[in-house]
Amino acid sequence: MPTADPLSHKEIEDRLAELPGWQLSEDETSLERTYHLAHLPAAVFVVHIARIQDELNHHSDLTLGYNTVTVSITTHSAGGRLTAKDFDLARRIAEIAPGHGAQ
Ligand SMILES: C[C@H](O)[C@H](O)[C@H]1CNC2=NC(N)=NC(=O)C2=N1
Repeated sequence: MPTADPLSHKEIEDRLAELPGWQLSEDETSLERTYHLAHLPAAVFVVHIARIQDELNHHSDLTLGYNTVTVSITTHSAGGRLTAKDFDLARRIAEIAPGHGAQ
């Protein structure tokens, strides 16, 4: 399994600028966002995200709260660092979020 290449700090910052609402974890190893929506729509949103993740073969940690979905993305095969795959997944999630009423 080829290891994805970790991104440089500048590459991360450049990509993050194109993902409003997303942020880095404290240690800059994960890309994170918490969406707000009602509980059942949040569960439906999680299932849609899971389908995209299987399509990309790249998976986040998802937390379903009372009225939130928290997404945390890192690349395990890069030793828990950020790679282009993380931002590809975040962009796909950001694309579907409005259709789910997720803010
Ligand atoms: C075998 C399978 O292709 C790998 O385990 C994939 C699955 N999903 C993954 N998701 C993430 N976030 N990082 C990975 O390195 C990864 N690897």
